[in-house]
Amino acid sequence: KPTVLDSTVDILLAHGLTTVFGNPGSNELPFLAGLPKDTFDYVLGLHEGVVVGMADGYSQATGKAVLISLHAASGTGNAMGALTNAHYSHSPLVLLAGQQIRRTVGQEVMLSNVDAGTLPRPLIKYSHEPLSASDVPRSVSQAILEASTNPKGPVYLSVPYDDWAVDALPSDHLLPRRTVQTAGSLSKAQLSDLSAVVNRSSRPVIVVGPDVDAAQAQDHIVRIAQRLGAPVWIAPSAPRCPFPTTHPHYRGLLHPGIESVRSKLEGHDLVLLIGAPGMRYHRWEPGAYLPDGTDVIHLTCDPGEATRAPYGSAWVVDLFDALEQLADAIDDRGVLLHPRVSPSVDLAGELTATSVLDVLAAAGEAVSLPNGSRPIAYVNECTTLDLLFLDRVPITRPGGYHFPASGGLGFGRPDATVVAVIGDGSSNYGITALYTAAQRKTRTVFIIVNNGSYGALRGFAKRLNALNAPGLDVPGIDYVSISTGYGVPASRVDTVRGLQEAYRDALRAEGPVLVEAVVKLE
Ligand SMILES: Cc1ncc(Cn2c(C)c(CCOP(=O)(O)OP(=O)(O)O)sc2=O)c(N)n1
Repeated sequence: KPTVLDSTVDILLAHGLTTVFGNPGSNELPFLAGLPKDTFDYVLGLHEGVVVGMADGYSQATGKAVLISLHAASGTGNAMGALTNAHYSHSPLVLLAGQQIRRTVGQEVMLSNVDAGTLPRPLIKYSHEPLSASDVPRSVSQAILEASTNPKGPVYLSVPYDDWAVDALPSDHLLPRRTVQTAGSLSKAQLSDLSAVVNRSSRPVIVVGPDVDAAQAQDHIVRIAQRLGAPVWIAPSAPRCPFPTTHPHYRGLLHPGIESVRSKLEGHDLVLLIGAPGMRYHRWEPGAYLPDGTDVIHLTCDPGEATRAPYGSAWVVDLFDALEQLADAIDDRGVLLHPRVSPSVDLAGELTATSVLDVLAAAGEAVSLPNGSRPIAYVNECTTLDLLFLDRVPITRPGGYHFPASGGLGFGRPDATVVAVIGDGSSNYGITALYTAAQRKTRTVFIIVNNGSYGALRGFAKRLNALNAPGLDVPGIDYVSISTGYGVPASRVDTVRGLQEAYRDALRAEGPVLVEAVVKLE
């Protein structure tokens, strides 16, 4: 007789959730053992932060919901850090945590996930432990559909491991073909109101956020920018690159402070803020949010982003459809802007974090191979470079850039090479990702930018007059030995020339390579 596990497998197959990122415990074994080996691919991560980081990357690279198998409360706790990224990246992750035998959880036996549905909140859209084994398949279906429905986001299900063997309900066969569609175009009236406001503006400016990249709507932004003759900035704290940085209207990444943003909006009477969770400020710069007389139109896929922003009029839309409608509806002012002045490049000087970016830029956005070329997808988790990366390294394609990634792996696609630029400090949060890279022979170039310090925190310590704070430096770590220990070949460089040669060779490798770039703290 079919079981709860059989019904669950049918639902996972129907939605294409056949790649499972996980780290197992005893509670998960009956589920994992029941997945057909010929259709399910289990990607082992050695720490749940890396498991969720890889799954987040895979979800952003494929645009699909991704299944994650975690161990009870301890696995969920380890995953919470990476969930803060996935939550704000609207990544449709389906976290399935194994629970102890249903009737023993109340007495809190070993490996009980007590009050499981509460544990991952608030970083989860939907979190549940079914009240009976028979409701597990329907809950799995709800979890997948909830994760994949705008605004997409992580969901969490805790399932006692004795549930899987329980008989399935006759009605379970109705679940695999369930779908949920959301329609988010602008109505005729909304489009008329919105385009009237835009056409009335004298000097509009566009600020684009990560969901434009997730919706692959860059071309619509380019059309809107060119029809308006408007400059384009990337919204602060950018986890993706939503606009081609080589386009003449591109002006750079807005720095994450109130005054830093306001000063760039000076002289513009209308801000079109698109596909971003508002302006995600980071460093505290008290002052006026906007220049006097400047209005904000905010287009977002997420009602929460629309309601919590501190200013502007918001429309909750399907970004791709709404931007296409808007690009067709607004007047064409026929004004093309001149490109911004690109920053000067110095590859003759000593190796610094900034010159690491210049080496990447000089090598180009694709790997040239004898039979063609292979695109590069950048993953940046080097916090002293987060304000510079999108100004110095050309990104022209959707899905070309991601920040911050805990595992730095899943962002790969079969046709691309992932170049992960990771600070020495940051690398220690997800260093076990190297093991999965080696085991899966991923095409990943890890560049550890080793300044021996939590450089970004030193910067904050200066601003906050807290330079005497402890824990600002991480000297004395040998990343080459760690890397080879996990099975990833590695080398150390401390000159620009050395990095150029190591990077060139790494790009052509068919498996993962780590380059430790020893740089001077800037
Ligand atoms: C999980 C986690 N822990 C701690 C921090 C705090 N933190 C830390 C520890 C930073 C320093 C990272 O140092 P790095 O060596 O990776 O890069 P830089 O030297 O370029 O800043 S930046 C920052 O916000 C964090 N953001 N996330």
